[in-house]
Amino acid sequence: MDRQPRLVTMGPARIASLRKPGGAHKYDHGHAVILSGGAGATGAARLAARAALRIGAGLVTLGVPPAAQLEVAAHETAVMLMRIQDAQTLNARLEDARISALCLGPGLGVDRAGPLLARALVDARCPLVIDADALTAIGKDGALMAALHSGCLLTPHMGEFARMFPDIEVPDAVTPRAAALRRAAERAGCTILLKGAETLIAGPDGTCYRHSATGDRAAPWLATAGAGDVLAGIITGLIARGHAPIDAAATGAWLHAEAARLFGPGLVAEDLPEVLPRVLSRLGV
Ligand SMILES: NC(=O)C1=CN([C@@H]2O[C@H](COP(=O)(O)OP(=O)(O)OC[C@H]3O[C@@H](n4cnc5c(N)ncnc54)[C@H](O)[C@@H]3O)[C@@H](O)[C@H]2O)[C@@H](O)CC1
Ligand SMILES: Nc1ncnc2c1ncn2[C@@H]1O[C@H](COP(=O)(O)OP(=O)(O)O)[C@@H](O)[C@H]1O
Repeated sequence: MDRQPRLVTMGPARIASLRKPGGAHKYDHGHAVILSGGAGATGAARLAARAALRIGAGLVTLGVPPAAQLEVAAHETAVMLMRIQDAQTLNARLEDARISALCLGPGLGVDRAGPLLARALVDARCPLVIDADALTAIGKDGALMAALHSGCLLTPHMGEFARMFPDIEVPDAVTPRAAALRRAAERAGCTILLKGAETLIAGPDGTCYRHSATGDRAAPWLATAGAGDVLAGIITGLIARGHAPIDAAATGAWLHAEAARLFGPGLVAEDLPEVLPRVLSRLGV
């Protein structure tokens, strides 16, 4: 196997994968569900939901605890809501086979994330995008790590990675960093996207991609609160549309950085979903 990670580029096949064929209806483009934190902590999941909708998921639903329902409803219009109080309610909701991607972690709170993730790992029939507090929960609970499977995609920043894999050192240089990430993905049995200006993505089979937001593709304004929540939403939306987790991760990393570059200085996280339509139209999607 080639030990150098493949550079993510936006070629014709990737662009074609973003088009919506005429004649399809919303369920043909998938249903993404994103679990929200409680009252006062719904922003991260709302950012992810907006991004999933903008990237073309046919339906996006936020799973909210009842106490946060009004807060979320006051902000969202096209995004739908469902009450998800706890792991038991999640279990019942996941019986809907039309749910095609589930995202857990942004703003969820580590205590809420643990039991919800444990349930989703067993009951969800769709791929899982596991981010933020759900990653921290994995770092605290070996049983969650052991329950990860090939339908999972982990999207840690460096701090979250270190919590999950404290014994795996992450070197600065890309090639040894890719080797470290491959070891982690093999151990976890799932795909991992390690965020940063150099984003690396490794599958459990050793496949590895690199997305560079450096040089003439630098996107320094992505270093802003909530940018990672938006990335999780873009990737969840793409998976909901039918992209394989590793392809969704690679395409999502490219689109996320491109949106930041197109917006430019002054970017805040909520700008990213709103600039996606321009990114898509410039690609000819
Ligand atoms: N608008 C919102 O509602 C936002 C909510 N957020 C949520 O806030 C919660 C905490 O997320 P955070 O990522 O801030 O905190 P974490 O709980 O992951 O901890 C942050 C700590 O991790 C360490 N760290 C090491 N490398 C890092 C890196 N590359 N990036 C960031 N931290 C690194 C730092 O020491 C830092 O103090 C999550 O649920 C997240 O989704 C944030 O995403 C910010 C925006
Ligand atoms: N200097 C940078 N250049 C390019 N991309 C960056 C830079 N800093 C952060 N990013 C990107 O922004 C996102 C930040 O995500 P994360 O650290 O999870 O923040 P948050 O938890 O606030 O959403 C990641 O996708 C990361 O790759």
